Amino acid sequence: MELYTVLDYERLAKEKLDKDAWEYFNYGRGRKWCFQDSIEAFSRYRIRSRVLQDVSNRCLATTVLGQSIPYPICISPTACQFFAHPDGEEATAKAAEAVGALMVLSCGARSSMEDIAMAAPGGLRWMNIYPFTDRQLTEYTIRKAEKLGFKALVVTVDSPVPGIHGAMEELLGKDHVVNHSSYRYVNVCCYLNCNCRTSSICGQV
Ligand SMILES: Cc1cc2nc3c(=O)[nH]c(=O)nc-3n(C[C@H](O)[C@H](O)[C@H](O)COP(=O)(O)O)c2cc1C
Repeated sequence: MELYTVLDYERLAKEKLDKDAWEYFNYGRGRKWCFQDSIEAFSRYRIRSRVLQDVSNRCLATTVLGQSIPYPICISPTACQFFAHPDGEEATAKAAEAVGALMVLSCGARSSMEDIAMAAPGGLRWMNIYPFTDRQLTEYTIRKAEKLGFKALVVTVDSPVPGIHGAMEELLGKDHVVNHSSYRYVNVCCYLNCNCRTSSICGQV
């Protein structure tokens, strides 16, 4: 199958992933308004064609926050990539490094920040963080990211409480989520030394 468009990737993902994983990655909270809006917004983008130009040397290189990238491809933070493949975020980091894309490591990743730095030492990486109710955890994560060569922080501020969504609970186990909901996000449970290794912060304190 040739892959050209986002739709091609979507079809392939649906074919390859098991049902739970597909539902998780294809999710939208609540009534999915934001999810739909996002698709519609992207569909309004047009590529401006410039004809009768010299196209023998094409260059898509650009910069993000002062870092050079060969083309504007960045991987947004996406939690629990091991649902899609056992190699999870480490595989994504290696792929990103190989093609020169920027990867943002979700703080809901199973792989630790160390795993990612080791898997793709030359890759451009940023760390995703939530302003946790536990300020020490926030500071700890920031310092560690800095030490491990993450060049920027992607701060997510629109999740004061978890959205209405069942798939995550089903996949990780309801008790697991409920027990740690005071930390707002399942991944942070690991900070509490539960040692489940479902997080990029897990067991590293
Ligand atoms: C399965 C899934 C997991 C995500 N995990 C995170 C996350 O851990 N942290 C975060 O800040 N955003 C997370 N997001 C949000 C994405 O990074 C992105 O901002 C959002 O999907 C909007 O971009 P889009 O319209 O291209 O999907 C997740 C999104 C999806 C679909």
